[in-house]
Parts: sequence; structure tokens; C-alpha cells
Amino acid sequence: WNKWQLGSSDGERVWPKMFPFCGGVFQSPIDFHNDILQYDSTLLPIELEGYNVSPTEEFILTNNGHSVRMSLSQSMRIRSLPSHYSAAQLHLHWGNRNKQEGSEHTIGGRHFAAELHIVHYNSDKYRDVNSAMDKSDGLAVLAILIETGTFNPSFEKIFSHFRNVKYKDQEAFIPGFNVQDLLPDRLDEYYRYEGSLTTPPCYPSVLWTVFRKPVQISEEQLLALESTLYCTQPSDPAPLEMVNNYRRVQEFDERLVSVSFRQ
Ligand SMILES: NS(=O)(=O)c1c(F)c(F)c(S(=O)(=O)CCO)c(N[C@H]2CCCc3ccccc32)c1F
Ligand SMILES: [Zn+2]
Repeated sequence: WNKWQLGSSDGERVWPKMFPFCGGVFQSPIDFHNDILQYDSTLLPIELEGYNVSPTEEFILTNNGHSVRMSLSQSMRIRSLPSHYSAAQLHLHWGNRNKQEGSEHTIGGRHFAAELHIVHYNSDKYRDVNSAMDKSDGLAVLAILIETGTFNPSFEKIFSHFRNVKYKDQEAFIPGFNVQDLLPDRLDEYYRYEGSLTTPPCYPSVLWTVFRKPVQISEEQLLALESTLYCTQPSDPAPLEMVNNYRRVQEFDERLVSVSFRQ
């Protein structure tokens, strides 16, 4: 049963029946709009270490049926948070070629074309992401909003392998590269709030950092993301395109989002 498969809207509507946290508190994603933003001068620029991975190392790209994810090396860490967080994997969310608005977080009610998530776990306290993912201080996800514009050679290092992971459970090996090149150049401007996984089991265990500045990929690159991958296995008689794998924005009552920048 593929949670994304049951249509985008009704699929999410049944999540709480099977995954109670999905109907709980601190759910992600959310919309960032002015009356919930609060400037916080203590928010430091994000500092990364070990992100420049040598090409002699390999990342594994996997189609897991609802996203395409790339394993990362645990030597990749976020330094500027209260604890050290080590990288586990990155993955993407996107829409479809007729509605190229597949970001999870929105700004002023506006979707971006897609969104990259780099998932880290608290390596000071937990030995791996699976033991960290249901702890309130377990995970930290860096979110990068993606819009169309100029061709992006760094994203192409991942996208050029999509034809080898078209179907569920297929894998491909990607030589290491500087993963920081996937991020915007302003790591000092971001939205920060405590939220959840945007996929079942929706644990409220994620410290979200969403960078203010989007990155660009070309229209052709976005089309490749929207029209290459399938949720189904190669042999499946009813192939299902992997599209619209973003969760709708959640209610964010009585809470504020900290921002590291003044308007
Ligand atoms: N948007 S999100 O909340 O960041 C988010 C997803 F949307 C999402 F689909 C996944 S997934 O694995 O199910 C498919 C892509 O990897 C994850 N994985 C995390 C949390 C669940 C368990 C786990 C185990 C090892 C490494 C990463 C993760 C995820 F964090
Ligand atoms: Zn995600």
C-alpha cells in the first residue's frame, strides 16, 4: 500500500487512521506568512562540515516507491545547532508536468516547483536515524526550495541517474560530490520551527530549517524529475508515475516561526 498512491488529498486524509501522529500536533509542512514570523537574532548561520565528499566515495540513489532518495555519509554534519546532527539521506518532493508546484513548504501561500530535504539525526544522542526519528530532539532537516531558471550542474549529478532508478527498489551509485553545492548561497537566512516528518509515521521529531532563498534548476531538469520515475516495479501491469509526492500544508495555530532575517 503506497501512502502517496491513494491520490494526494484522500491519501493524506486516511493517514491518521493508521498513523496517529499524522493527526497530531506539530505537523509539517506549513505556510510561512507574515503574521506568524518572529525575528530571532540568536539564529546563527548554518555551518556544515564534511559536505565536500570525494568522488572516490559513493552515494546510493534509491527509488523507494514514493520518493527518490540518496544515502549520505555520516561524516557530513551540521555544526551550528545545539547538538551535532549527522546526515542520513536526502530526497525530493515535486508536483507534475501540468502543475509544477510540488514544494511542501509555501511562502505567502505560494508553492515552489519542488523541494529538497537533507535529513540529519542527532548523533550526540542517538546511534542512527531509525532510533532518532521518534524522539523530539531526534532529527534536523534542511529544506531547499526549488524554482525553474538556469540549468543546475550540481542537481544534474543526481538527476542524470534517474533513468537507472525509474522503478521501485532500483538503485544506482553516484560518485561523491560537494553536496553543499545543492544549497543556496545564503545559509544565514532561513525559517526555523519545530515540526514533523511529512510522511507517515509523521513523528513530531524534526527541527526544520527552510532556507529563504530558493535554488534554480532548468525547465528540462524539472520535467525530468516530474516524468521519469515510477512508484511501481518494472513488472507491474499498472504502472504509476511518481508525481505529486508532497504533503499539503498543515494548520499552524497559536505558534510562531522564527526567522534569522529581518523582512
Ligand atoms: N519529508 S521528510 O519528513 O523529511 C521524509 C520523507 F518525506 C520521506 F518520504 C522519508 S522516506 O524515508 O520515507 C522516503 C525518502 O527517504 C523520510 N525518511 C526519513 C524519516 C523516516 C525514516 C527514515 C529512515 C532513514 C532515513 C530517513 C528517514 C523523510 F524524513
Ligand atoms: Zn521530505
